[in-house]
Amino acid sequence: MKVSVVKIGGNLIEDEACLEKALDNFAQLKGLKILVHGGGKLATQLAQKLDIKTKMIQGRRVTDAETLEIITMVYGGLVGKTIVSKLQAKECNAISLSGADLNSIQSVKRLVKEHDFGFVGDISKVNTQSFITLLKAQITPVCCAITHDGKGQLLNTNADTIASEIAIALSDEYEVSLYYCFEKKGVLRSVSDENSVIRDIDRSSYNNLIAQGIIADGMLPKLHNCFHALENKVHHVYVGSIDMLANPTEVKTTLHLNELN
Ligand SMILES: Nc1ncnc2c1ncn2[C@@H]1O[C@H](COP(=O)(O)OP(=O)(O)O)[C@@H](O)[C@H]1O
Ligand SMILES: CC(=O)N[C@@H](CCC(=O)OP(=O)(O)O)C(=O)O
Repeated sequence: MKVSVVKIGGNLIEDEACLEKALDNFAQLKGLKILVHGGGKLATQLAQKLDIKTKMIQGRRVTDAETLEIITMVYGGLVGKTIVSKLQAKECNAISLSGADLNSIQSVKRLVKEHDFGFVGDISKVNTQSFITLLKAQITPVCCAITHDGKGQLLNTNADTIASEIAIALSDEYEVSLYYCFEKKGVLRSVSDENSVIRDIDRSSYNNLIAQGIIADGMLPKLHNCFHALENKVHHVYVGSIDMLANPTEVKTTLHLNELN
């Protein structure tokens, strides 16, 4: 059996028309599916309104106690529930979850010498059974970027990582395709040129693109997660626009575990 794991990024979510189209395409996807959403931009906006400073290190949000409250309100509340209500309107029966719900994703607080990330979690266990139970009941899980440590503490976890770890966990049971949807048509050779999509990337071209500085910023953790997924039995991994969900021939980037010649 096949499962699609689809991640939609913060820039798409912030734009009402883009979100609507993304959810249209997602709702129309055939078969079993899981949606993972970010929302980093909206969290930054709310923090600004509340006069709370946002600090990012290596693309990760430094999450102090106040920031944890903000991300819980934004990811676990506003974004997740908005998405579910829109999916219900499209006849997709969905439920929004944090990692604490159904104990679906546990993590451990990140402790690194160099930086204090605060309440940021690295995933330790995806509870595959929680997802299988929902999928078998024809319920579509909608997952946000929040995990828990099993001792009562919520932790902030990058949404790209949540998507790849769910995809990996389900790969023991299903043939999984992982789609990273964002506001561009794929990995671009030049970020300012929408038509410069690199259609195929394997390990060696990935390393070259990093060395050349073409893969940078948010693309670094995204592509790291892509290869991590492929190395752990995820069947297909794509990076592209929401159009790739509706049209299999849409221009996008396909990631490859084996070297292309
Ligand atoms: N080679 C590249 N191709 C496409 N985008 C790139 C590239 N290098 C850097 N980027 C930047 O990465 C951003 C996407 O990363 P991020 O914001 O983390 O994604 P998401 O919206 O999925 O969370 C793009 O908006 C773009 O500005
Ligand atoms: C630890 C960490 O950085 N978590 C991310 C989770 C949200 C996310 O990944 O959202 P996008 O996909 O929209 O970027 C954050 O708070 O920004």
